[in-house]
Amino acid sequence: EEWQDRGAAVGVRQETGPDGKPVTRYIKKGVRDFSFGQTLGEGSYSTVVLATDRQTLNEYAIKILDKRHIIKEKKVKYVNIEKDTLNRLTDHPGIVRLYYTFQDERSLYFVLDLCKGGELLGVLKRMSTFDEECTRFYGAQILDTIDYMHRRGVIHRDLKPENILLDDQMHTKVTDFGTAKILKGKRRPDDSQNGMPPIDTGDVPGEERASSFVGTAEYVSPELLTDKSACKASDLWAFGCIIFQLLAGRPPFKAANEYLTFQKIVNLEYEFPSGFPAVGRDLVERLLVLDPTRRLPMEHIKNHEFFRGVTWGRGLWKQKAPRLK
Ligand SMILES: Nc1ncnc2c1ncn2[C@@H]1O[C@H](COP(=O)(O)OP(=O)(O)OP(=O)(O)O)[C@@H](O)[C@H]1O
Ligand SMILES: O=C(O)[C@@H]1CCC(=O)N(CCc2ccc(Cl)cc2)[C@H]1c1ccccc1Cl
Repeated sequence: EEWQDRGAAVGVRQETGPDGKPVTRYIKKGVRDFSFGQTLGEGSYSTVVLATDRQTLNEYAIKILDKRHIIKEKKVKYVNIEKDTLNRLTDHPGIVRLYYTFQDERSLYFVLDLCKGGELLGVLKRMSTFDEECTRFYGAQILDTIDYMHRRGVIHRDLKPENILLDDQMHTKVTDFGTAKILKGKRRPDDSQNGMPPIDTGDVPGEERASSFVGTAEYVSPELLTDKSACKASDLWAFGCIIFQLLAGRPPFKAANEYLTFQKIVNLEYEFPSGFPAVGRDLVERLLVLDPTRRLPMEHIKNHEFFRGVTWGRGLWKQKAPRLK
């Protein structure tokens, strides 16, 4: 009873131990350890508030979920999925980091990286379109992050410019993992001897496809609409839509309502605006392919002419973001 009043609770923090394996640290973090500031935004089941850790003065975004509302809306499953996927994706600069979770009698709290740059969608709307250099930089960061997620056996399933946030260096941070899918796939005989994490190829037959409908109309893949299942390539379809949208200023499939949008997707009905760069067009045409098995695979996308000159891996994240013009 006593701890509930103080709002102090055991905060769980996932870290990578000295042996490279994930270790769970139990840190007593609670509401009292933070001073809460302005509201950064509202979701359907959440409020995100700016908060400062009283001890370290570090700033965070704390996502607060009302338990009664979550239960009423039957979203408990999503809360657990978001926590489990974020706890699995702890070691990449392109993912919004989850530092602690705690609760009090009324709410659940997720202490997250603060993304002061807001949503990529907002920046795109202000710019109307990105030039090739900016699209290459932001596209490369998003792709590097998708590659990391997939290697860790996670399919995001709802990638879109609203779910790509920007930090104070204008580097991307993917968020919103409540509708992600964790592939159980068995571990391949891993090459962890050389320190590489075991790659989860999701190669258990049938396991690499996930069912249960999710996603946002404009970015939903055709396979999700035709046989209700998503796979890693579904995230690459969404990636193709995002590259198109950065260069064109609008998503490829957009109609008056969701049903008409879905029709355009399954019929691959979209047009490039005049002036769309040819190299970008070639990349998009190899991603927006109806058959997921014929979509350009990750390594080929990285080697595509559009990304010529990009240094993949950690170097990509040390670069200064190009000035948006
Ligand atoms: N880490 C963060 N840093 C800064 N702002 C954030 C952060 N996470 C979310 N926000 C902002 O807070 C708002 C609510 O985000 P949240 O993830 O709670 O809901 P949502 O996913 O946007 O909405 P819904 O749950 O309906 O999909 C969003 O507009 C988002 O831009
Ligand atoms: O899984 C965990 O880390 C703990 C385990 C102990 C616990 O009680 N919770 C909260 C479980 C829960 C989930 C949803 C609602 Cl609406 C209410 C309680 C979990 C929790 C605590 C804080 C934030 C999120 C979650 Cl899922």
